[in-house]
Amino acid sequence: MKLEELSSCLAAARLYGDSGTEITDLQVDSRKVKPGDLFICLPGFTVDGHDYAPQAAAAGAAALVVERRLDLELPQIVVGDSRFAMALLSNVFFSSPSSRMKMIGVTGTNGKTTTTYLIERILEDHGVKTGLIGTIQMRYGGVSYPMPRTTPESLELQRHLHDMVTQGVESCVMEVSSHALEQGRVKGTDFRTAIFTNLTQDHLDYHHTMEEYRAAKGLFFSRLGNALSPRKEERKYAVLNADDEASVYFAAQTAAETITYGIDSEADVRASQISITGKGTSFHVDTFRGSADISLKMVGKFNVYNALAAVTACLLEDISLEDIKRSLESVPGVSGRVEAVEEGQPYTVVVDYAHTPDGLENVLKTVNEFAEGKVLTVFGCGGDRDKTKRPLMGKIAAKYSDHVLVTSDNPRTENPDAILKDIEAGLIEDGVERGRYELIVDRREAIGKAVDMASPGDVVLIAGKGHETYQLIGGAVLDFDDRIVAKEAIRGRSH
Ligand SMILES: CC(=O)N[C@H]1[C@@H](OP(=O)(O)OP(=O)(O)OC[C@H]2O[C@@H](n3ccc(=O)[nH]c3=O)[C@H](O)[C@@H]2O)O[C@H](CO)[C@@H](O)[C@@H]1O[C@H](C)C(=O)N[C@@H](C)C(=O)N[C@H](CCC(=O)O)C(=O)O
Ligand SMILES: Nc1ncnc2c1ncn2[C@@H]1O[C@H](COP(=O)(O)OP(=O)(O)OP(=O)(O)O)[C@@H](O)[C@H]1O
Ligand SMILES: N[C@H](CCC[C@H](N)C(=O)O)C(=O)O
Ligand SMILES: [Mg+2]
Repeated sequence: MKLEELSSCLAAARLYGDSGTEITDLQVDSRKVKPGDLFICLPGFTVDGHDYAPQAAAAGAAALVVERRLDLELPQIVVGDSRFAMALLSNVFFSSPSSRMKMIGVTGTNGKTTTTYLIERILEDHGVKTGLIGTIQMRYGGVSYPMPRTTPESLELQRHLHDMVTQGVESCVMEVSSHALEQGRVKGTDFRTAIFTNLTQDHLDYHHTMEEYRAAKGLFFSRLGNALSPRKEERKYAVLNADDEASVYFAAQTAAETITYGIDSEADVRASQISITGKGTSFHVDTFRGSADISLKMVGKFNVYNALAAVTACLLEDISLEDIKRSLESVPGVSGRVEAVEEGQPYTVVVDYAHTPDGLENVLKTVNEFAEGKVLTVFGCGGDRDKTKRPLMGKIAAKYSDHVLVTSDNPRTENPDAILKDIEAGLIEDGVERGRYELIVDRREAIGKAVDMASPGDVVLIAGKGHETYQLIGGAVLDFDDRIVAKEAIRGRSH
């Protein structure tokens, strides 16, 4: 594609140099540049991509996207914000792939991965070739790609959406994180349906206040229908959780049709008669396309919300409630979400991805419903992430557990002991006796201790890492899978 054609999607961009330059690919990392590429200089959070333009030029870059003109003999597109420009350029370069599929996006603090998995299953069962993008993986066409983040950078996103279209994928369901919205990673992506799960505290290191965090999520709804879409006539839907007060704010922001789901409040899709056991969850649902009784294999009231979001989005895809019910009932669960570790032991061990105060409270309420004995909780908080959630999670863990083992969860560049102390501050503030909790920095040791303490009928909850197969300590990525470590602990138990 010619540089001129590419840059024409940016009305205010200034193009210097030969506008007829042929661009063969786009890159944001100088280390990946090949001859003919357009190198986009991003002013990063840690380093400035503009500083790597000479390396990109040396590697054969044909042109640059910059926020300030650089002293280099290369054509340059000067833009106000290169991250936002990248999203629009990538969309054009890859021929607006999102407008050639039905895009369903899910945002919210908790439940995004679970909801996308449910929707993927329903669509696939209905014969719709579906792509999935989110925390655990990106998968389409029978191939799974590892994901370093929940929502890819716009360039990577558009590249994969383009591949999906090429492979005949008809629908793509993806998680849209607040970081992604704020950084414009999905700008230019044409969503048909935008789903909101819930808004509770997380990521205040990045968004600073709950208002800013809500505003970032709001971008998903305010932009809905504004993307560069050749399908202007297509209807757009905002699927909102009526039981979460932030939905009122999102409904006011969107030009799309609003459809609600909920349990406690009036809603277009509403669940009642919820029954939760250790084996699953059943409920009755009334919708704008009939009613049904659904039995999920997944436990927890929060999974009723995830299922309702999936029901609503799939009814809007004209799939019958009967077919949706059949698919939902067949889902065994999502990797690392309330996943039982079974080694034939007389006590229950559950691995879960709860890593926010609300997520932890929900999963603890759920395990308390089926625990016959004590609840022993192993958890930690990530380093280089929201510090204010640490004492809150400590308080919640103590409130709903008989014994708490505070440990490490990806300390990253922080001192692991200091993170444990931040969590302990919440326990001390609530006057939790020292005998009811312990700080064990080594996660393997903490899991081993919890398993050793369990008596028949007890539940050991290991929260925070779910499907993760690593522990991030300093700059190192160490192999670590809670499920494997728990199995080893159960098998190796001393009594
Ligand atoms: C805060 C944040 O989102 N940071 C993202 C951002 O990093 P950055 O701006 O700091 O990048 P940088 O390292 O400063 O580099 C700037 C530029 O120089 C370039 N560079 C750098 C070195 C070099 O030799 N050559 C070169 O060209 C880089 O490719 C980049 O284009 O851009 C990077 C490249 O796209 C991302 O990998 C990185 O995500 C980091 C790893 C991250 O941890 N993000 C988390 C917070 C995140 O996004 N999480 C959300 C939410 C999760 C949830 O659902 O809860 C997610 O969507 O995953
Ligand atoms: N609807 C929900 N409401 C509250 N908590 C939930 C909900 N769904 C799941 N959870 C809890 O949150 C954890 C994470 O769930 P899930 O992975 O589906 O969320 P996510 O939004 O994708 O998370 P992330 O932000 O890390 O991508 C689960 O393990 C569970 O404990
Ligand atoms: N998407 C979340 C995942 C947190 C998972 C937890 N294990 C941690 O590392 O804090 C984040 O990047 O904040
Ligand atoms: Mg997720």
